[in-house]
Amino acid sequence: MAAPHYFTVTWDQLHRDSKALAWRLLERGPWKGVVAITRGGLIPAAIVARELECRMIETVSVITYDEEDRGEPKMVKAPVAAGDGTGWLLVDDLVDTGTTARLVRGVLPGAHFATIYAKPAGKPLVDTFVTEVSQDTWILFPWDTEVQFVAPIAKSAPR
Ligand SMILES: O=P(O)(O)OC[C@H]1O[C@H](OP(=O)(O)OP(=O)(O)O)[C@H](O)[C@@H]1O
Ligand SMILES: Nc1nc2[nH]cnc2c(=O)[nH]1
Ligand SMILES: [Mg+2]
Repeated sequence: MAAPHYFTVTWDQLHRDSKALAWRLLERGPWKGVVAITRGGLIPAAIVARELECRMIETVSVITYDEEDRGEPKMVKAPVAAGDGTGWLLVDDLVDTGTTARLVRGVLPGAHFATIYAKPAGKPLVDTFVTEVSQDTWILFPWDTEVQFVAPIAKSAPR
């Protein structure tokens, strides 16, 4: 089912919000490294790692959604280098229902979990985030969208 609201995030906005996350995480460090939850966490993790000067990057791959349809979460690649996560930053683009977060926290219970965006249902699972959006909002990331022509209001509005 489609969400009734969309929140479109541009590359500029994502960069600003990822840097805002890095500022919040700076005082909580130092960090042994960053674990990105792929794929959505990859670009936020890269920006945070650059700002915090972390060179150790690990990944955990989880598939939970097919476009806007949620399924059973599947961990298709486990983290190798991060132990139980103690001293590591775990980064994802967002937490929605918290399904992905619960699964990953199960294998990295010691990690500090950080996301750029958080919806109310998943918020209790996140240690640090930047912006909260309502549960019925679907966030559109720049890698999922492109700029395109839209018809003038006068042509598209009902009369
Ligand atoms: O809190 P939840 O309800 O679990 O939703 C959040 C997760 O959903 C999206 O990942 P998705 O499964 O779409 O995979 P992707 O990151 O590869 O796009 C998003 O990147 C989060 O990882
Ligand atoms: N792109 C995107 N993926 C999601 N996965 C779970 N919730 C969302 C969302 O709001 N936007
Ligand atoms: Mg994801």
